[in-house]
Amino acid sequence: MAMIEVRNLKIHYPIRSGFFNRVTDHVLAVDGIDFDIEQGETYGLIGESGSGKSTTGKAIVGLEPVTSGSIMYKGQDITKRSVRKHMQYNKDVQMIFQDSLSSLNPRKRIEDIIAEPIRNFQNLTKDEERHRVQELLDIVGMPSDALYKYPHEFSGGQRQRIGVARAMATNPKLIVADEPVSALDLSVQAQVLNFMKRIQEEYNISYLFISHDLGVVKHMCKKMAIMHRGRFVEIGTREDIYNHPQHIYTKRLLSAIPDVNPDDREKNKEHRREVERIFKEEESKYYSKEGRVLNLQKISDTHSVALPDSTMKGVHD
Ligand SMILES: Nc1ncnc2c1ncn2[C@@H]1O[C@H](COP(=O)(O)OP(=O)(O)OP(=O)(O)O)[C@@H](O)[C@H]1O
Repeated sequence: MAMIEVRNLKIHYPIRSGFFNRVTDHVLAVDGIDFDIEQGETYGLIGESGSGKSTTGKAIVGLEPVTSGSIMYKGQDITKRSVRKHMQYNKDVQMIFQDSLSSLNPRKRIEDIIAEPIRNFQNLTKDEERHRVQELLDIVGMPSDALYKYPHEFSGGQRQRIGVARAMATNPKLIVADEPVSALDLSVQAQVLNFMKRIQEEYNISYLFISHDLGVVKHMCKKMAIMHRGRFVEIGTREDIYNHPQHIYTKRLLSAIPDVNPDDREKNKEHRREVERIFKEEESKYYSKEGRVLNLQKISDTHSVALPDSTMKGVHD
């Protein structure tokens, strides 16, 4: 049994309009997705802005009510508030955000920011609490005098570390990381990712890693889902997605990975234009008349793709 099992999850928001403010339609932010997160592994959720990634992440930490479907944790459906409360689910599952400056309270000192989740779940003396906060700062590689400072006194990369220290405070089993490095410079991104990997190995933490950038998640995730319009267009292992992508949307995201090597830039620009042309030409085949992503079809044990039936014949993985 996987640690988290998401089944046919749907999150729809009503759109109200007209004089009577009636519900006239729905935004299908998440529209029927299934995936598992294994203990100690990183699952990647990748897609453009508006594809439903954050909504999915928030539902997993219990911050977003779901329309239907289930999220199973230790055999219980945590979409129900009473179950979350009973299991102390918020202790086991934490979230870190992209913008640490707005997610860390600017008026609180680092000591209080990191201690907050501890206070919610443990009854420690002042000394024990300070000791634990110092230990957490140490885990994320921050000096202990950080205790007395405020968030604005740190760089973006340091603030992300503080965000991780706070998330680690309750010894969580799963951390939902929503674009944790998108606001950082490339060199700092690598540092934060490496250190997230290191604490994962040390503490056997699982991550749900949310990103719009397939370049960033490449070395973080063994398994991943590519999300578009609230559904999955393709799921697979790192090898499946990066070396054998099948859906045109995945191919387009792959071609958008920024070039590290300046020599390849011209060639890749050309490749991007070609992928974009094919995307425009073939898009309608890969979506229903209403623009909905087609159902996933299994093409190997690990790899499923939302392909039109006619394309299936030529696929050998
Ligand atoms: N509370 C809400 N009410 C109505 N619509 C919403 C609400 N929250 C999200 N949406 C819509 O649901 C869709 C998915 O949003 P979501 O934030 O999950 O996407 P995302 O892939 O995480 O994008 P981003 O990276 O920009 O956050 C979007 O169309 C968004 O406008």
